[in-house]
Amino acid sequence: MKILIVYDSFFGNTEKIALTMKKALGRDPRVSEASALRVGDADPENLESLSMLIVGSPTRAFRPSPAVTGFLKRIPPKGLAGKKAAAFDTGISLEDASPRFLRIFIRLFGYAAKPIAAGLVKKGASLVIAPEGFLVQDTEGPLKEGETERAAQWAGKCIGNE
Ligand SMILES: Cc1cc2nc3c(=O)[nH]c(=O)nc-3n(C[C@H](O)[C@H](O)[C@H](O)COP(=O)(O)O)c2cc1C
Repeated sequence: MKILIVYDSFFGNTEKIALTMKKALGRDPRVSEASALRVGDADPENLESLSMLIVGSPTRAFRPSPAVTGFLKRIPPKGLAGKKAAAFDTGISLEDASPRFLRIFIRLFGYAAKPIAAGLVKKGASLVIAPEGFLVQDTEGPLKEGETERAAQWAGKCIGNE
């Protein structure tokens, strides 16, 4: 199984999650190759050899970053047909969001992983797991305690480990 993780990251938190996933996946004997690329280094038109594509983004104004949205858009129609996929984001928890009105918007508009998942499905992929979010303590991080461990577990679930 060849797996690529494509991610964006402004302050390094999403990168930390992506690299943790790569490490966890790379240890599994069923995975022949696990790699992680910053979204700017990934070619959306050259994904044929993959079994699974995992895409992650920091949540920015309730959406994926423009670079991640652009990457998904540039994948050719049906470019992910027959491929497995999963989506994740990083963001601030409802409880930690301030000012208070931001919580209302988060409730209404959510986080980046769902639209990423929708973008992957639109290009023909089948999701192996529900979109997942990982939490930072504040805008620039750090990640909340336990989130890298949770990321490793989630990556395991992507390939069928419980
Ligand atoms: C301009 C901007 C907009 C943001 N919008 C959201 C948001 O809508 N929801 C949220 O949970 N976090 C939001 N955040 C916090 C980011 O999600 C956080 O910076 C990100 O998870 C950090 O990941 P990174 O280090 O990989 O960039 C925003 C941060 C910035 C700077």
